[in-house]
Amino acid sequence: MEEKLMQIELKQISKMYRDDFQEPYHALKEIDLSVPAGEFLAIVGKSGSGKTTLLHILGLVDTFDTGEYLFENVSMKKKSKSFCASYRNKKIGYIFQDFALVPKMSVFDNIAIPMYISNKSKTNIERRVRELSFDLNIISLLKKPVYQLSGGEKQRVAIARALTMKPNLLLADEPTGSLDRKNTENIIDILKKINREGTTVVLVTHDEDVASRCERIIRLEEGKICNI
Ligand SMILES: Nc1ncnc2c1ncn2[C@@H]1O[C@H](COP(=O)(O)OP(=O)(O)OP(=O)(O)O)[C@@H](O)[C@H]1O
Repeated sequence: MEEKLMQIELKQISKMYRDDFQEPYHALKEIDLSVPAGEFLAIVGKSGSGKTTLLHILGLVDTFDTGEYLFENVSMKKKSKSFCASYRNKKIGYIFQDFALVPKMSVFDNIAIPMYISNKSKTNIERRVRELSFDLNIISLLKKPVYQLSGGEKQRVAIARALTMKPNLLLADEPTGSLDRKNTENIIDILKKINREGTTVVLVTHDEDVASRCERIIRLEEGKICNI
């Protein structure tokens, strides 16, 4: 039988935050985590338990101190910032907790940013942005500047931008954080569809209902994974 590809393997990952004014803070402690390709995983835990820190490491947004991180069997240990940025742009879609959109730019340009960075052709960019905007029901917003959008609309733009490069892994930090029940259901349905189409999805959530709709749940407590 063919062995299933591991999207992510973390082995004994630890992370300390250090600055000049405070004692070092041990945010993640010897995390072991394997995520097979195609899984839909939720990370839950109290505020301050290390969820965003873990997602940042998975998304190559931040580094770790000790341990090993394999992404599709490739080691991510001690890679340069430029390697991480280019690898992330090709392979990983990241939906940030605060969306990280550019407020004065149009919805079209925000979605297209990863393709501009990769020097994709104008025709390809136009086709991909329209395709995603259709799926996410934001076609009518393409010319609007992002600052004029509602929270739910911004969320859908952030999802579209994370999907522009057809990533193998989609990471979402509180993707339903500021949304009402109806919009929350809508976003979960979108993420489930993306997952069914083959993308591995890892999301962080406070919402137990959202977590219960995922395939597997892991819980963080004071920087450690505790079994549930
Ligand atoms: N840059 C930093 N410098 C120092 N400490 C930090 C830094 N970022 C996070 N921390 C600390 O690390 C711990 C974990 O933070 P993290 O943001 O990962 O938690 P979280 O579980 O995502 O919390 P929340 O649910 O509130 O977003 C917290 O105690 C936080 O104060």
